[in-house]
Amino acid sequence: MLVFPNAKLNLGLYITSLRPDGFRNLESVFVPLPWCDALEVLPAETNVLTLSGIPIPGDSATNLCWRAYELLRTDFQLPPVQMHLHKAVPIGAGLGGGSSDAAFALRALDEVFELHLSPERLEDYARQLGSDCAFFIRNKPIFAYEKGDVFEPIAVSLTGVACKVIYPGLHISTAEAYARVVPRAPRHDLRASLAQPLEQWRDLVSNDFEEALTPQYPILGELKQALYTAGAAYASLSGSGSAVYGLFPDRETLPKLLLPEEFQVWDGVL
Ligand SMILES: C[C@](O)(CO)[C@H](O)COP(=O)(O)OP(=O)(O)OC[C@H]1O[C@@H](n2ccc(N)nc2=O)[C@H](O)[C@@H]1O
Ligand SMILES: Nc1ncnc2c1ncn2[C@@H]1O[C@H](COP(=O)(O)OP(=O)(O)OP(=O)(O)O)[C@@H](O)[C@H]1O
Repeated sequence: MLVFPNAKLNLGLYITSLRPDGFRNLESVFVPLPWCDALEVLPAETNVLTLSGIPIPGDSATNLCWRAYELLRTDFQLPPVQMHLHKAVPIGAGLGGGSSDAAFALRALDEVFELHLSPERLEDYARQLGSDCAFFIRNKPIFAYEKGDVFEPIAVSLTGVACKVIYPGLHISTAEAYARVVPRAPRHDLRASLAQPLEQWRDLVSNDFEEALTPQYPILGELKQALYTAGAAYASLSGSGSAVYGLFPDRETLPKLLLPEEFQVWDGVL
């Protein structure tokens, strides 16, 4: 079975309090971004995970696809599996690429081995692999809170909106990024703000990581400004960075930006 684990964008992100388990409570809206890896999952004689594309730090045993298989194996007698992951979504980008691989691996293993797990059970497994993972089980725009793994429906839709995502080649560790933020109450009500027209989000919707990370990584602020100068209706850091995205009314308004060769760019219509 071949699947295409996609990335995500965060529309607003407020880090509201420190939790007793050391994690932070947050509020954010997640939306799928069609920048994808490719993952093949097949029953096999012996276990094997092969990799291509962007190199992933760590060995195969720590890869989130493998960890998804090991996790299901604690509850089910699974036959050996052959997986191949082609990595295209940048790592340490705040785009949730690794989390998506983990969730898509759970979904594919469920289908290949006919486990008939409900979305709720798949989300329970996904939560054990990382805070971002559960979103990718249903993979629909959603309001997320607590660790970012508890959800409520939201009506926001970016269908037809054009988007440019720029990864400036900086790998920002999620744990280090969180350590730089002092939790506080949300600046605005996120759900009410996202119900306003896109052009108003600039004044209403923010990501707490930006203020904490921009002094150390000025390129994040420069990219956001460049996107606004090029006509973005809204621009922001995604998650804990370092990817910065701009939203534009339609494909015709997507700008061509002159960027250093080592930057990776995705653009298209959502
Ligand atoms: C920044 C976001 O991408 C926003 O969607 C996510 O919160 C990150 O989720 P993730 O990469 O799946 O993160 P995890 O693998 O669960 O956690 C990595 C590290 O980030 C910190 N962390 C993560 C999530 C959270 N709600 N509070 C935290 O403090 C913890 O130090 C944790 O050790
Ligand atoms: N399949 C995988 N793809 C990417 N990273 C993986 C994978 N498996 C394990 N990892 C580990 O997870 C770490 C970061 O993963 P990920 O790509 O989700 O980070 P990110 O893009 O910053 O997303 P976010 O912080 O939003 O979850 C990497 O440093 C890597 O060591």
